Amino acid sequence: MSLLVKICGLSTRETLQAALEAGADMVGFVFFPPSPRHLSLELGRDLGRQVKGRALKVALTVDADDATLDNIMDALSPDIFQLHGKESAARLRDIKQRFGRPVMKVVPVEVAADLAVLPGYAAVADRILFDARAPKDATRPGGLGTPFDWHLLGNLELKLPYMVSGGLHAGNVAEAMRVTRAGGVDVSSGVESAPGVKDPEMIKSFIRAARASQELSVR
Ligand SMILES: O=C(O)c1ccccc1NCC(=O)[C@H](O)[C@H](O)COP(=O)(O)O
Repeated sequence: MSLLVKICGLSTRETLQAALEAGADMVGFVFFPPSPRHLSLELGRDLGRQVKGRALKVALTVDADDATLDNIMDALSPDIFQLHGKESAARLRDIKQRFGRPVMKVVPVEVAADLAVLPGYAAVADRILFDARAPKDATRPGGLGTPFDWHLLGNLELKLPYMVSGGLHAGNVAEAMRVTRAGGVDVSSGVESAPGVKDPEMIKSFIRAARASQELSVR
């Protein structure tokens, strides 16, 4: 199965174009006001139109209510909802039923015990994204540029497709893929020149490094 590469937190036409031209499989749009990557619904609508089916549109929310998700659905029509908050398995089921779109549940990882939530989510979610658990005083639950111990996923037996994120960049994505055996990788800070400022060359380098590592692993 080919590797999925997600570039998250895109917020300009230029950098979205760079991600699409570099071959990103998923483009992530953040709808979480405290984030430096937060999009208005109008900008989300505009960027969503630009994608034109060249990648999967991922709407990223944190414990959003139905009204918020309705507005995002109307503006972006995401291919996937990425749920990055404390959403329960029952909430995932509600969202899947309400919008008829796949959901990717984020599982924050710091210690092995964090994986205990997997069976509950795996029964409902379409995909899992493992991300570094944010510090207690963080202003947001993700997009912090810090990795977790990938070896915590070393013995993972998960039937669901999963991705790895948290502090990835062109220099460590191959190792993250080797250790976690993830079918996808996701990056935000590691392709930015400053918080929320995506860098086209860093995006290209990340995707090139991920694809090169995938080539090596299938030989
Ligand atoms: O990116 C954000 O600002 C953000 C805000 C609130 C919740 C999640 C957020 N990002 C989620 C992502 O999918 C990031 O790509 C993931 O956490 C990895 O981020 P990074 O460590 O910066 O590569």
